[in-house]
Amino acid sequence: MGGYATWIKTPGRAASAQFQVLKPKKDYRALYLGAYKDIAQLKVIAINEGLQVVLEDNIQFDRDLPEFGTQGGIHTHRDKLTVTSPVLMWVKALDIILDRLKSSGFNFGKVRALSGSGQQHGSVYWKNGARDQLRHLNADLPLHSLLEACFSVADSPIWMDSSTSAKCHHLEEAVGGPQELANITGSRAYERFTGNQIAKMFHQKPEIYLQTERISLVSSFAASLFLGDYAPIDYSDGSGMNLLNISEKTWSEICLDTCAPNLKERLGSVVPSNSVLGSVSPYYADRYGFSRECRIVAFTGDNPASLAGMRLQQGDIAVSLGTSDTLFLWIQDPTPALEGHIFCNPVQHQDYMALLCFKNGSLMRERIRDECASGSWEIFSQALASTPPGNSGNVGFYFEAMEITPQAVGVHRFNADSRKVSEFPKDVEIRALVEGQFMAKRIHAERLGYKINSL
Ligand SMILES: Nc1ncnc2c1ncn2[C@@H]1O[C@H](COP(=O)(O)OP(=O)(O)O)[C@@H](O)[C@H]1O
Ligand SMILES: O=C(CO)[C@@H](O)[C@H](O)COP(=O)(O)O
Repeated sequence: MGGYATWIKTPGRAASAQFQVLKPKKDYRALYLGAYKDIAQLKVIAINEGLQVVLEDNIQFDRDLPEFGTQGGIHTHRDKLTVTSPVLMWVKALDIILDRLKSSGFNFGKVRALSGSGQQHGSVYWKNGARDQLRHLNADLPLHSLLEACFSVADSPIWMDSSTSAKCHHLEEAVGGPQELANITGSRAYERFTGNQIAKMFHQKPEIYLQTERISLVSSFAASLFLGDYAPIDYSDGSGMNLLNISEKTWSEICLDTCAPNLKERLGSVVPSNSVLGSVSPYYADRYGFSRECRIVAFTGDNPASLAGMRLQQGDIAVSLGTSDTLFLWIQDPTPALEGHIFCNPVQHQDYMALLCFKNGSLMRERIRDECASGSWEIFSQALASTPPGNSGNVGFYFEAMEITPQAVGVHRFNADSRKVSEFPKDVEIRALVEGQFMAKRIHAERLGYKINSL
């Protein structure tokens, strides 16, 4: 495959931009609003008809919502495997950001359409009766107080969770092995994939599962808040669940039945990622002045949204640097393998996207930056520039957390004689990290058959 590499800087943890309004009060003919939520922040962007960004703002969960006590937007539990985020923190972040835009004079009435994206795989559990509450929101009150009692699980499992190994094994066995599961759903069983998370929840807390009427992904959850009703899951983000038959675009009965009983009714329907779901809830019209005509377009996962936003075409490869690093490309003929993922394509739903996810992305880089470059990216970059490409033969693998691609953990350094060493000088350490991370991306992509030409 030819093509070029595209570098995306996903809106990530390091972003410390303060409230920044470019020209929110100018009389635009039409505006389009996008919301993005990763593990550490909620970000809102408005664009005009010419696709120019007219406004950008973000809520950093740790900084702006300290009452939830998260670190990087998450809670890592004592077993070090379970990782969750408080669902009400996400709702409160939306209240704050919309209130702030309103105070700044942003004209919500001009917003014709709204869509968004969210970290993939995370799940939200709506309690019995929540739909009724969502459909009848009182515009005098903030969303977080209205929805306080609407979740059967207060702490949503997110993509960094790796506590479901047993459930993964069980699912692969049930369908005839890991390759068979990959053939159906695009991926062998992964611990963070939502079906395995739901299976764990059902087996550990069946009574909570019974109290749950709907399970949303983070993306469809956010869409539901704007829609004032349960939003369907889109094909592309739905592919990160080990539950969707990606060629038929329907839930796989065997996967559903293996994970939990009556799961189909709790997941609702699946739709193409560019579906218009309906109009914004009257709550937003009354509280913020949205037009009742404002359309809500299905939300999707952050990686599918990056593929769409970068306007990738056949032959292009994108590397996204975030909490996780991902590498992805647009493909037409998928060959699901035991490593990596195939998702339905968010733009052309008959096509696909292939994705590799590397868990030790920015957190690892930030750790080495703090240890070797006094916490400064500038010093980090200077050190990188001061060492030669190839690092004089010194190589390192840096997996602070159990890596996804490949399954490995620990920091491993080798000198020019291929001998294992326990440390490197600081500048060598920085280059070993950067080269190691990017070599891994190339090697794993090539192993899957992607041909990357020299740039
Ligand atoms: N000088 C640098 N050298 C290497 N990686 C960097 C450097 N600066 C930022 N990064 C990485 O790039 C990604 C995005 O960084 P950042 O500038 O904070 O953008 P954003 O605001 O979109 O998060 C992060 O994963 C971070 O680890
Ligand atoms: O698990 C994956 C992809 O499969 C992650 O890429 C998540 O989609 C979220 O990543 P961040 O935006 O938090 O890095």
